[in-house]
Amino acid sequence: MRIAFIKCHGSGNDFPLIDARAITLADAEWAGIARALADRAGPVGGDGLLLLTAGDAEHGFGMRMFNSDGSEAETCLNGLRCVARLGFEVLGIDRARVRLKTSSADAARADSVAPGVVTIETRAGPAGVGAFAIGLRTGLDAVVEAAVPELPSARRFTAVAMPNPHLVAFVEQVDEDELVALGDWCEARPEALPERANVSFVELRGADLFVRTYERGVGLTDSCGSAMAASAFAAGLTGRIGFGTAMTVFNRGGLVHAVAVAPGDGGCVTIRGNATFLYDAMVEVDPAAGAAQVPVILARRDNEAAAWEAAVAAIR
Ligand SMILES: N[C@@H](CCC[C@H](N)C(=O)O)C(=O)O
Repeated sequence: MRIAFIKCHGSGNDFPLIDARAITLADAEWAGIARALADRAGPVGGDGLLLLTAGDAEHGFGMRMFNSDGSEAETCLNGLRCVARLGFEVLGIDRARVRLKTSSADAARADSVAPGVVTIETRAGPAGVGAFAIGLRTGLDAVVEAAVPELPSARRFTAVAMPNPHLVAFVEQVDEDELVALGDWCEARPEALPERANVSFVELRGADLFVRTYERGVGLTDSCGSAMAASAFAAGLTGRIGFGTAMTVFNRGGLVHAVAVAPGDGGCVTIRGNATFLYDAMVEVDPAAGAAQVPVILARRDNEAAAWEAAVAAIR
């Protein structure tokens, strides 16, 4: 089948994005398309597949997100900014409540984070806290800055659901090999973590954060929006950055601005960041085979790509 898509990224987390409001496919077919289009070694490549889906009485539109291994995630907060931008453009609106797989989030156009950078603000939550929230089978009551004997790591972790599952550890300096080893362990669906988890190592940099994430169903990515939200929330839970305090969350792909609110005040996390469209294309894809041909590029959005590159260069 031939499908139109937009290649986009939020803070360097890149995705093919499909307006799927009028496309009916089985979940297994979308999973096949995700494996085909988000294969880093394939003709498009990405950290997952994003779908703009139809709205309902409560939501302007919906979002679905499939990881590059074909598994469907509860949310994707970098992706949400891109889906929201497309939803706003096709519907001619500036804000919306968005239906996610198991929850809802708010999205709105926002002041640009840098010149020429299309910017969207999202509010997601409430964040879930503790082992149960992320499906971690441990005898511990709470997992806030806690050593978890079931994990193959002596670090202290905070478990946060956005609502997708996150394990966050604050570290002096990110050790990527250690992060990948732990992420790979989670990917094997160990008895203690049957649903797997996104794992982040986080450095406190002054009043801001630097987050490196091994994403469930993907691997090490340049950026993960829900991990940045979970990390901002964990910074509040552990007293590193007070709830309600604006911070910048840096990552390999750039940055977002974030504010986490205390559980007693709603427990949501607001993120403001880019929603950059790189090009528009058509691709022939075989969902059953999980294979795609080289896409035909219909339009390039080089000015947007350059605006984001300039913004990132300014902070490096
Ligand atoms: N990159 C995403 C998260 C994508 C889903 C994640 N890998 C999961 O399986 O939970 C983001 O920006 O939030």
